[in-house]
Amino acid sequence: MIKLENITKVFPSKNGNVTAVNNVNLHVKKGEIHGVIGYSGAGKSTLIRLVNLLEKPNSGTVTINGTELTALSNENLRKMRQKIGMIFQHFNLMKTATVYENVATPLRLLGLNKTEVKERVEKYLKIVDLGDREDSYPSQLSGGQKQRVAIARALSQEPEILLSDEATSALDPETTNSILDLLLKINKELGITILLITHEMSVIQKICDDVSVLENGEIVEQRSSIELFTDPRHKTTKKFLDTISQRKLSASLINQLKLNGTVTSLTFIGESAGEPLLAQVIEKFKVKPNILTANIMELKNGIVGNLIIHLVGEQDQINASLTFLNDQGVVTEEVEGE
Ligand SMILES: Nc1ncnc2c1ncn2[C@@H]1O[C@H](COP(=O)(O)OP(=O)(O)OP(=O)(O)O)[C@@H](O)[C@H]1O
Repeated sequence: MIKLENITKVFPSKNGNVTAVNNVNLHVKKGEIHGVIGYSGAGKSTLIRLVNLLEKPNSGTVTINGTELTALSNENLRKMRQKIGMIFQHFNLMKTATVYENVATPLRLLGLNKTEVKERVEKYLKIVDLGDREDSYPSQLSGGQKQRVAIARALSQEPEILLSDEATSALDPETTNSILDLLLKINKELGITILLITHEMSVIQKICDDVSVLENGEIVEQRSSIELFTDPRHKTTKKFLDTISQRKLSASLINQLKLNGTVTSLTFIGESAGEPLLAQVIEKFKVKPNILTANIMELKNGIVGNLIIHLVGEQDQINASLTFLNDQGVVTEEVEGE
């Protein structure tokens, strides 16, 4: 549905050129929620603004539903942009207009008549649970409610794609959850494809099907969310995962345990897979596994379990048990004490 191919964006600055996005290839499938995660300055905002050409790339192509946006005239680009809604961290509402007017104004600019405008405003304010706040002003709303108005405004133009630029970053955890639930509902019930950028792994965990990890303007890992949580490959992905799991043990404890055996992280799909496998390991090999931490992560499309264990026994028995676990689909990784 969305295809970015070999996209590069360079900004000139006083201290020389800044390559904000460097030769990025991104593929967002129709109907999915795709998350781009990266630290501050990684190029996330630039990347998402390249999708609807709010930023023009220096090279590369942007294709949406088979139409190459980068090759369109300004007039045709304006039409294509109607298929792409966008929401922002700071909501971008008109402060002096009511909730109704915030949603209605862009619709009037699109040429809809009074009845059509009214129908759409009412329909989408109801979807975001603000049907009773038409006459309120933004200053009378909470942050979460303001974001709901912004979502209704984006949806009322009936887009096929919604771009979300850190939409929950200014919100507290509970409000974040309710907005993420709303994005899930929009994706499922209206079939809208969502591309979001975030610096929070919990956002990816809760609502994303696929993930791209962005660092220094480059995508360093792009996989399904389940794969990424089960078997992260890039060190930046692992750092992001550490922010949501309780799998951190102190270096001194790990070093002490390693004097006698190994400390290993086991990651597997499904919450109940861990313990039966450990029972089999005890039965088959002369090793003694002790569970140090256990962690269950609920993702949008499944559950990923993680155990950190201390394995005590002869080295060849430890190696054989790890090979056995790998063969059962468990991802094993030695935990370093640093
Ligand atoms: N208009 C601009 N002119 C010059 N440099 C820019 C411009 N926009 C972004 N940059 C630079 O491009 C790089 C990527 O910025 P971008 O805002 O895309 O990152 P980000 O991942 O969204 O960061 P944050 O999460 O802090 O918003 C940064 O080094 C930034 O300073």
